[in-house]
Amino acid sequence: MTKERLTLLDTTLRDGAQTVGVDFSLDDKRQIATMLDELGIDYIEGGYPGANPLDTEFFATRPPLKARFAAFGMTRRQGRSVENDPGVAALLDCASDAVVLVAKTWDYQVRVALRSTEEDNLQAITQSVRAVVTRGKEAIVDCEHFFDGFKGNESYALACAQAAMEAGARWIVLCDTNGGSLPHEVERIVRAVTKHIPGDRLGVHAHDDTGQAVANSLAAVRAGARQIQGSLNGLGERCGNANLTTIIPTLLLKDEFGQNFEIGVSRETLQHLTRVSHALDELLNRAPNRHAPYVGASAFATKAGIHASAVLTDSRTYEHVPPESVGNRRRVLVSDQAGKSNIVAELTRLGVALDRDDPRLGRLLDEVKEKESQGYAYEGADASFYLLAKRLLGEAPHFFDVERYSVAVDRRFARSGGLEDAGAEAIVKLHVNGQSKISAAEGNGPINALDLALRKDLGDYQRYIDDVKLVDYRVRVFQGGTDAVTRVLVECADAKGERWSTVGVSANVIDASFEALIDAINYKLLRDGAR
Ligand SMILES: CC(=O)SCCNC(=O)CCNC(=O)[C@H](O)C(C)(C)COP(=O)(O)OP(=O)(O)OC[C@H]1O[C@@H](n2cnc3c(N)ncnc32)[C@H](O)[C@@H]1OP(=O)(O)O
Ligand SMILES: CC(=O)C(=O)O
Repeated sequence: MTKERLTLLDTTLRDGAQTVGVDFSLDDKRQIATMLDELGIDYIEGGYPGANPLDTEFFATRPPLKARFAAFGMTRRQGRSVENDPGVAALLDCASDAVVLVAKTWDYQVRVALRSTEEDNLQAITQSVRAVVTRGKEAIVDCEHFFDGFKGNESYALACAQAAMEAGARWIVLCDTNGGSLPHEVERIVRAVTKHIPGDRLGVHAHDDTGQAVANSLAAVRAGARQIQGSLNGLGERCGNANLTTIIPTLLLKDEFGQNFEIGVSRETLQHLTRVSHALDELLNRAPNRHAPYVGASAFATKAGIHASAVLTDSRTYEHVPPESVGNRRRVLVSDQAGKSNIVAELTRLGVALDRDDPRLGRLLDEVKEKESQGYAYEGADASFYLLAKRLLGEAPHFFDVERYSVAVDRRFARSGGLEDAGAEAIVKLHVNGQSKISAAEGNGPINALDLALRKDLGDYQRYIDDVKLVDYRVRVFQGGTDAVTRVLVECADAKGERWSTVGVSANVIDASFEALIDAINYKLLRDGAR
C-alpha cells in the first residue's frame, strides 16, 4: 500500500523564539537549522525578517539547507497597499523559499485586534498571498485563531481560508492560537474544512495551553490535514507549540500513522532524536526535561522492582517502543522502590558481576533501603552506589583516612556598607599510606575551597585525581524545620570525558558536601585501579 506524505514545518526558530526565557543568537539559529535539516524536516521557519536585526541578518546570510527555508510575517496592514507595506516588502525581499503569512480568521479579532473590517481583512489576505506568489515564492497562510473563529463565525473563518487558497497559497494552516481547543473539536472542525479545501493543502498549528497540542495535531491528521507545524522540545509562546520531538516518533512508530503515512524523517535519523533534543537544551542552557516522552532521561527508566524484573525478562512488558529507536536508553534504577532485579541490572551496567542467588545481594538491597531512609538517593548517584556495592563485596581498597577538616568564610565590608571582598578558606588533614598530609586552599565559597584543599595533595594517588573537575553541585533540604536533613549530589568529570555522581547526607550542608566529594575521589581511584 502506498503511503501518503505528511509534511513537517518546524517553527522552533520563530514561535520558539517567543518562548519566555529563550533568546537565540545568530549562531544558535544556524546550529539549530542545521540539526533540523539533518533530521529531515521539510520546512524550517527561520524567523520574522524585518521584525528585528537578528532575524533580518539570519535571512541575509541564509544557511545552506535541503529543507525549504520559510520567512514568517503578517498580511499587509490596514490602510496600506502591499506595495507600500515595509513588513510585506521584508518578506518578499528576504532570501526565503516560502513565506508564512499570519492572517486573522476570527471576525472578533478582526474588529478588536486589527480594528478593521471583515472585508478589508479578506482583501489583505488575498493581496498579500498574491504578492508572495507573484514574487515566485511559495505562500503558506497561518490562519490565526482558526478554531475559535470557526466556533464563533464558521462562514467567515472559512471565507478567510478560502481567500488564501484562491489567491494561490500552497498550504492553509489552521491554527489553535490560544491553545484552548480539544482533540475531538479539532478533528470535527478539520473534517468540516476538508469539504471546502483539500486535505493535501491543509495544515495544523497547535499550542499547548491544555497540554493537548500533540493530540490536537494528530487529530487534525486523522481528519485529513497533511502538514503539521511544531517545534523541537515544544518551544513556543506561553505553554509552547506542538512538540515535534513527540510527534515525529509517534508518526513513525505507531501503526495507525506509520502504516499510512511517510515523513521526511527516516527510522535511521530518528535514532538522533534524543541527541538533537538535548543539544537544543544545551544551546539554550536549559536542563533537559527528564520526563519528556521518548527523549527524556526517565522515558525508559524503571524504578519499581516488580517492573524491573519483568522489563529485564522482556522489555516490551513496560516499554511502548524500544528506547534505541529514538536514541534513548533503558535505565533500571536503584532506590527504595527497588528489588533484586534493579540491583543486578545496575551492577551489570557498572561492570560488577553478582549472581541473583548470592546472599550478599539481599544484604546490598537492605543497605540501599536503609541508607535511602536516612536521605541518600542512589538513582542519581551511581558512583556512590558502586562504592557501596564494592565495599560490601570486599572489593574496595582503603585509600586514605581523613583526620579533620575546617572551613572559614570571610566577608569584608567597605566603610560605605557595600561588600568589598568575599571568599573562603579550607584546611584538610589526611593520612595516605602512612604519611600525614595537610592542605589548605582558598575558594570563591566554602565548598569550592574544601574541594580544592581535598584534591591538593593525595600523595601517591595524586596523579589519579589531577584531572578531576567538579561539574555539577545540587543541594536539597528536606523534612524542614530544625531537624532538616541536607542531601548533596555532586557530579565530577575527568579528562577522558567520564562523568560520575555521588551523594552525601547530613544535617550540615558542608558535611554532606564533604561526604559526596570523598565518594567522588574514592570512586575515581577505584575505577582507575589506583594502587
Ligand atoms: C500568533 C503568533 O504567534 S503571531 C507571531 C507574532 N510575532 C511577533 O509579534 C514577534 C515579532 N514582532 C515584532 O517584532 C513586532 O510586533 C513587529 C515589528 C512585527 C510590529 O511592531 P509594531 O509595528 O510596533 O506593531 P505591534 O507589535 O504593536 O503590532 C500591532 C500591529 O500589527 C497589526 N497586526 C497584527 N496582526 C496582524 C495581521 N495578522 N495582519 C495584519 N496586521 C496585523 C495590528 O493591526 C497593529 O497594526 P497598527 O500598528 O498599524 O495599528
Ligand atoms: C501563527 C501562530 O503562531 C499562531 O496562530 O499561533
